[in-house]
Amino acid sequence: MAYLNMDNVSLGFGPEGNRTEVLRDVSLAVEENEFIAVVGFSGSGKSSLVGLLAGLLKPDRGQITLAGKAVTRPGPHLGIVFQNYSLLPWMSVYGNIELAARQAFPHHSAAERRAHVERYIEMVSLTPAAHKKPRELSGGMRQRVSLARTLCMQPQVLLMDEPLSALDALTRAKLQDELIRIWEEDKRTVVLITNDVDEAVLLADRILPLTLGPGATLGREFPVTLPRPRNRATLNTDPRFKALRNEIIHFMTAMNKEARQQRMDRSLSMPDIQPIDFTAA
Ligand SMILES: Nc1ncnc2c1ncn2[C@@H]1O[C@H](COP(=O)(O)OP(=O)(O)OP(=O)(O)O)[C@@H](O)[C@H]1O
Repeated sequence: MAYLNMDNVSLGFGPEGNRTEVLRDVSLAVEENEFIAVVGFSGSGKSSLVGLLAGLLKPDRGQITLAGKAVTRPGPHLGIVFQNYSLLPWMSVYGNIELAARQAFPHHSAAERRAHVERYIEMVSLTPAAHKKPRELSGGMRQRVSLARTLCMQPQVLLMDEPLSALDALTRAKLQDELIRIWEEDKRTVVLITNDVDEAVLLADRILPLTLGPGATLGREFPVTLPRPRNRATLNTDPRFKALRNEIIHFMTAMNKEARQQRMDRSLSMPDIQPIDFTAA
């Protein structure tokens, strides 16, 4: 069995009898220290998938396991970075990260804790801003604090739910480069959710497109065999990078078209009614 496993998982919302199945028979096997990316259109069920992996949502059917144990509730071994970093506004960068470190490692001495927190602040290149409050930081810096806060808990699995999508293109590119470096430095199992195919190809070992919902599922997968450590500048001109991103975009566009067609076919099925000819009477 893989390190992180989802076995035929389904999830719906709504009351019995009027339930919409958002995810249907999702199976996923992630090896230890593997970096996978799930790409999908808006509303397809990506956040629901993260909620399940994080133990925040309970599946209707199927099972999720981490290192052979069932995932039934959230905990520090499953770290999440969301799109909207919710930092404590009255605490500094250091304070926000220290709070998480204290929760994950309550037995650390004061000196151990300080060294631990400083290591993660350094990892996300925020040492000069360690004593600033969140309001004094840019969006990219806040997202770095959020990342350091999760990483410092040393989770077995890092779940990232569109962590960069609220950032402008340049900041986003800079943080993607940092994510490459951080993952090389502090290897762990990562599931990245994104709507950006380029980002997925740049960062992941494997890309799994989520089909359109309702009843979304993971279908065909795309391995990324581009050598690591990856460099954006070199990849941008690498024909393998371009070919893979085009293949995935093509696959997703075709999937989108097919789902739309199916929906239209369903909504256009008219009852077989013969018009009455009133003039004949
Ligand atoms: N708590 C809930 N109750 C009812 N429906 C929900 C709930 N959470 C999600 N949904 C529905 O499930 C579907 C998938 O939502 P989800 O947020 O997982 O998608 P997503 O791919 O992450 O979307 P986006 O990219 O726009 O954030 C949507 O139709 C949404 O309305």
